[in-house]
Amino acid sequence: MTRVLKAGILGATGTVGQRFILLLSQHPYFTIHALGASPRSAGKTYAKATKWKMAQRIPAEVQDMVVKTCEPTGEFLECDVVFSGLDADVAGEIEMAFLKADLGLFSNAKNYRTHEEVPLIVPMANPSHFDLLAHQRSKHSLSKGFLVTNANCSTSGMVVPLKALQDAFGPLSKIMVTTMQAVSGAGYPGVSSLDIMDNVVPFIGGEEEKMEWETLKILGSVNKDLNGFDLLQSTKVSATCNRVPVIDGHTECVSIEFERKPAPSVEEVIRVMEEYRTEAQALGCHSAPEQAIIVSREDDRPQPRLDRENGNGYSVTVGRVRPCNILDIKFTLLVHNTILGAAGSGVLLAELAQKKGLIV
Ligand SMILES: NC(=O)C1=CN([C@@H]2O[C@H](COP(=O)(O)OP(=O)(O)OC[C@H]3O[C@@H](n4cnc5c(N)ncnc54)[C@H](OP(=O)(O)O)[C@@H]3O)[C@@H](O)[C@H]2O)C=CC1
Ligand SMILES: N[C@@H](CC(=O)OP(=O)(O)O)C(=O)O
Repeated sequence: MTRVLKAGILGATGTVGQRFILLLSQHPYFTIHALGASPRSAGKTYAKATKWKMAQRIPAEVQDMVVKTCEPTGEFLECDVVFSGLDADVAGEIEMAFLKADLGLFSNAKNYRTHEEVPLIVPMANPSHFDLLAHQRSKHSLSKGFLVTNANCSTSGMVVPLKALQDAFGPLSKIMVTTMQAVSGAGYPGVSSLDIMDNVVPFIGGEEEKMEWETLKILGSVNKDLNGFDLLQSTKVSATCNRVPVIDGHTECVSIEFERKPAPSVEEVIRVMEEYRTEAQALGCHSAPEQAIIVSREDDRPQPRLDRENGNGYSVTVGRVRPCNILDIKFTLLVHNTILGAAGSGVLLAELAQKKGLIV
């Protein structure tokens, strides 16, 4: 019988924090034990502190919980695991303080993704990167604490089919991606309605650089001494990112070239995506979807409104797989940006860590 773990949430009042609350409130492995946000929210009940934007009601068990400041004291010190949905402007210092207090942390923020001792893991792409944690613990003299980051929301969707293809057919030499990203990706209140209604904004600060770099770490590997990462060297990634008037769900048009010649056919690519199985499924993780990648055969799918809840938001939906006249293959994918692209990844990573015996 699995021990129920006490979970803390940093940034609990934000867009990602609200999604953590929903995902953890009925979860069989976790109980919500501590909520943290800015000094503006601290001291208020959760219901008063948050501007709740989820379609489901605030879960009863958190309504009257008092929000705390984000310090590794009191109830946070009693937590077995802490999830961070903190604003990146403050995440760096706060997350480091929690790590130094020997707490186990899953972060959504960008601050430590590029750090050489911090795994950057998309649960259905590179769970093998947990292998670096022993080194991280010994380097920072931690007995049970750790810091694991999950990826940028657009990166999180793209790397799942790319990992399936890389495993089956070897390295990709070129990846070109154009995104259409939902407004919930910018948090709350996010993009002004006057900017986004009847419009497309062809710029999201820092997003293209993150997609281009994070992909190389995630599709790379832990080195043979298990003390660093070998980034992909021969793969080139070019990203173009746009904000569109969709509430949830990032759509991405991806073209890829394989090193292997001749390149696999459309039928082989579809088969590999449909047959892709991950460690999260093999270990029976509670939130792992039945299918990591759902391939849609219709001409006009995936669509955010119709496909973002596939696999409860944990599946990536791929459609329009076809030959590319410039590279080899192109397709369109959809990822739920606050589930697989954010809070859901954190929760599934914690489930994986528990199954692997890393939460002590
Ligand atoms: N939205 C998305 O799809 C994705 C977001 N992310 C990342 O997740 C993180 C959260 O994003 P999101 O939920 O969209 O952002 P929001 O702006 O909606 O929420 C930010 C949270 O940070 C808290 N916060 C702000 N300032 C402080 C402070 N000084 N001390 C402590 N807490 C503070 C806020 O508390 P308060 O309410 O009290 O101000 C709030 O809980 C960011 O790092 C973001 O880049 C990652 C992937 C996808
Ligand atoms: N920038 C993403 C969301 C986000 O916060 O990404 P990151 O965690 O990489 O900073 C979006 O706007 O859709």
